[in-house]
Amino acid sequence: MIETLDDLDVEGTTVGVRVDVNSPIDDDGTLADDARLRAHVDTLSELLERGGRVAVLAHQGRPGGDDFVSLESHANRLSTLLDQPVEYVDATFSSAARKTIRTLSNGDCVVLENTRFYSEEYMEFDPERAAQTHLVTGLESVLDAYVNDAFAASHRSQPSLVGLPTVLPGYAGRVMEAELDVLGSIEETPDPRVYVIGGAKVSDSIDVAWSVLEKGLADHVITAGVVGNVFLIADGVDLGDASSDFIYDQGYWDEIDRAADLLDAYGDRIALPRDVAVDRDGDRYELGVNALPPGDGESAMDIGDSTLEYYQRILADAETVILNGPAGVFEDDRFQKGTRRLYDTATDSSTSIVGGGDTASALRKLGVEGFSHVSTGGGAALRMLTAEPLPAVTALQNAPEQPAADD
Ligand SMILES: Nc1ncnc2c1ncn2[C@@H]1O[C@H](COP(=O)(O)OP(=O)(O)O)[C@@H](O)[C@H]1O
Ligand SMILES: O=C(OP(=O)(O)O)[C@H](O)COP(=O)(O)O
Repeated sequence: MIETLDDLDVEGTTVGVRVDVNSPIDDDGTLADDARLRAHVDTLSELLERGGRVAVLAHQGRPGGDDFVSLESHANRLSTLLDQPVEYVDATFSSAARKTIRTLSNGDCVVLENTRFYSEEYMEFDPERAAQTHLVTGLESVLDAYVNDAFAASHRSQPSLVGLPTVLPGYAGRVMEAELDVLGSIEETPDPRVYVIGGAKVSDSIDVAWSVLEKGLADHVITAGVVGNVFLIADGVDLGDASSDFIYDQGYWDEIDRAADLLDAYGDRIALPRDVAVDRDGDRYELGVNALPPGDGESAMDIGDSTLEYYQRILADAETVILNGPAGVFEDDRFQKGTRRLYDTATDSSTSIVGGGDTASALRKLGVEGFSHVSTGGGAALRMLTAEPLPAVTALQNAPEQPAADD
């Protein structure tokens, strides 16, 4: 049983709130898209209005990446969204961070520095070991409670996600609560149920396909994006060197065998692209799979019209559609048609559930609206769809209780 904000005695309590605001970053190192921040406003404003003293914990990017930046611009943006001053401190658990947290008054909010600036936060630990890391031992003494609203990171066993709820009373924030409600009850959604798996997380997507086909949850699995390309190669289609090299470079070559096994076992329920779009002389050019391989250097960047018609026929009979991953390289205007049309069709189903950070940003960019639920998580949502436990959710379930006020 997970406790929520309804179970937390907030007034005067110093709460560490783990959010997921991992976002696209501009060339000048500042926040480029505030969608993930906006998602957490309900949780944070509720805690602040109820008299909590809030210390926000989050990561941004991965070590070595261009988006591995400080959370200062996130804090500035949060101040606008919450319509109140939000302090930022360039420390996460040092004495400077602890001092700032100790001086918070009821209704005050501080954003601590990017948790991944500290190497332990980019490692995976079991909860007991995570509880002994510097981040957790540093913050434990200045926090009374822990709220996890970072559903999108909850497939990670990192200290701020599994260590803090091992030593502090833990609660799900409003984002986490809504995600667990929807994604935890997929089995109760109406049949026929169709899964659309696109994007570039090939291994995770094949895991999901195995799981939902094996359990009889999926009447059909529709493939697109890099995932669709891997299935085409597994089916014996020659996609050409450019697409094959891309799959190899991303480390997904071994997935072709797994995709082939899946086709052997459940091929009648797996739909593959019938044509692909490539960049030919700067324009979008569609080729049926029988006309492949494409020309030298041409890569399959989107699904084509005949695939769209085929997939739209499958979707027309679906009562529930669960989608993750763009159908093509939506960042390029020439290759966004597959994503726009496929996702638009899915909104006609009575239940349509979408997961994925890039997917959500593609839908915003393309102006596709009307889903029953748009998850904040990509990898986390995929993992949940396989009914695998999420380590950060398990840690919340096992968290100690908040001591009574007079203890
Ligand atoms: N055919 C393709 N070739 C190369 N990249 C692709 C293709 N189709 C989709 N993508 C890329 O997949 C990425 C998003 O995939 P992914 O990270 O799995 O999505 P999400 O974050 O929603 O889970 C996008 O950057 C998009 O350009
Ligand atoms: O953006 C995230 O996940 P997503 O790309 O699956 O949506 C989370 O912040 C997790 O980040 P990570 O995959 O660097 O651990």
